Amino acid sequence: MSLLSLDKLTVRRGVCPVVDGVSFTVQPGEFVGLIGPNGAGKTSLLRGALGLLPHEGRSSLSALPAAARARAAAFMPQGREIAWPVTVETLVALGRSGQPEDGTAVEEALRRMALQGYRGRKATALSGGEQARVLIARVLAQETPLVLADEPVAGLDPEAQIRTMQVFAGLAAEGRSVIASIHDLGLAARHCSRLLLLHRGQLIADGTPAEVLTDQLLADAFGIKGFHAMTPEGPVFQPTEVLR
Ligand SMILES: Nc1ncnc2c1ncn2[C@@H]1O[C@H](COP(=O)(O)OP(=O)(O)OP(=O)(O)O)[C@@H](O)[C@H]1O
Repeated sequence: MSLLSLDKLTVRRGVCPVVDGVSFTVQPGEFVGLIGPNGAGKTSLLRGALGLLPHEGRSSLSALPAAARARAAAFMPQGREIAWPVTVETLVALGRSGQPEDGTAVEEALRRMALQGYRGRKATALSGGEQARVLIARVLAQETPLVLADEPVAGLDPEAQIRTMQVFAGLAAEGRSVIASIHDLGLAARHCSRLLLLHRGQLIADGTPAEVLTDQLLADAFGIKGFHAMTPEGPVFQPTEVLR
């Protein structure tokens, strides 16, 4: 059974569609990278799919009652503001709200994001990247079948970026699924099992990283050229040149 199904999802900001008739289905075990230039509609797509923005078309998630939706999917928004000076452990445990208390889930989330040493620190007194890791851990503590994350690795150092991508790939290997918007095409090529390429609100490519990061699609959507290589450790992709 699919974890998310969108059928002609359209989100308007004002009169213009910023997500324009997007359809796709996500199955258990997928790590989906949502890519596209600034303003392509990635955030609007994620928020529309969750029912946080008015939309036309159908999203299997937004169709659910709120409580069932919270059990089905966890969401990490783009905004990273942490308002309350609670400890890291308390903030991560908030991911369990409405679910039975489960110290193991919180502990596991702290471990996955290498935050055990931060558990007693005030979340508001952490750096931007550290706060982002705490917010990812809160999403992990929810233990939902699906995670939606809006630019989760933005602002993280290279170790935390790779760790986060590996954590998401690990969730997919366990049969859960992740959809993450991401600007770093190298990380997306290396860790995602599938990429969705949005351009001006439309889904213009959907496939493996090799199928999506083609010269033509990179030129059309991003106006760039890139370097590809297959190494024993996995695929490598590096944007190299602006074409326009
Ligand atoms: N509150 C708003 N009111 C009007 N237009 C908006 C609003 N928020 C976003 N938009 C427009 O909707 C379009 C899609 O924006 P969205 O934030 O979904 O793009 P994105 O792909 O997530 O971009 P980025 O990579 O820059 O985060 C853009 O053209 C943007 O200018």
